[in-house]
Amino acid sequence: MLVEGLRFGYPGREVLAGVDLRVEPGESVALVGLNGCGKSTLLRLCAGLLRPSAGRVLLDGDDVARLSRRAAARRVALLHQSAPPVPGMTVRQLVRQGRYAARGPLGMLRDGDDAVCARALADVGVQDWADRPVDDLSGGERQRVRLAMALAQDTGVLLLDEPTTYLDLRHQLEVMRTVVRLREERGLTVLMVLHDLGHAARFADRIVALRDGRIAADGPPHEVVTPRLLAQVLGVVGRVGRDPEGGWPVCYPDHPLPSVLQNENHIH
Ligand SMILES: Nc1ncnc2c1ncn2[C@@H]1O[C@H](COP(=O)(O)OP(=O)(O)OP(=O)(O)O)[C@@H](O)[C@H]1O
Repeated sequence: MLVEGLRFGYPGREVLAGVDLRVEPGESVALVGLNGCGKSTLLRLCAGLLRPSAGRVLLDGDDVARLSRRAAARRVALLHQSAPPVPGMTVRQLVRQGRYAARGPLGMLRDGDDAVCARALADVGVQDWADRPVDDLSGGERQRVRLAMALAQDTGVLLLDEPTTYLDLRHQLEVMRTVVRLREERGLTVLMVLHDLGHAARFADRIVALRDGRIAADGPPHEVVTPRLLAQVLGVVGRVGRDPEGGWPVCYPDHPLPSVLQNENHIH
């Protein structure tokens, strides 16, 4: 996936001011940055759900903004931060919605759709809930079902917007390990928004930090995760160490940096 010179704004508010990013096939990239810096907006542009004011997102050489919704959804799946509740729908029915892009013109499910859905439910370990109404699930349970729905799209590119939101620590680790496993087993390309820099440092191949509508840092975790990144991109003062066994960077955030100081720093 190639993002070239991407610019986007909502009325009266510029959000992305020229983003360039290449995610190689089979690579997993964590996107980090302060609330409101444009991470979700970037994912929505990558999924073809928003149109850029300039620049483009190429999927296998094709501009995603020029693909139909259905064609885009065959190539890229987006796990939203929140999805509107659908009263009365069961988990299985919701996950089957993930197959809409693969359906025929009359909306008929094709051979194999049930198998893909069953696999998606099993991938996130929610197969036993297939007949439960989604309304009855807890926030964390619903989040895992949403991930299954995105996996049911069976795309090569997976965009995850805060996939561990609402999850307890155990399930955060399960989801992150599932993402790593799927990337390894199926060669998925993953771009995920993570607020937990610890997860980003441990589970992603690369970390990309957004600030002021541009990419402020981009590289492997051991290069990018530094006290400078904590201060200039995430607005906190802290230390960075190493996991004694795994070697990945571990952050020890201490206190928020006064925003006036953060604004004085420039990472470029
Ligand atoms: N539909 C919208 N209309 C107008 N402004 C919007 C809309 N959606 C988002 N914004 C604004 O655009 C900016 C970027 O929002 P976005 O959701 O991409 O940020 P984010 O980095 O994902 O934030 P968070 O970490 O809080 O999820 C924010 O200032 C937000 O208020």
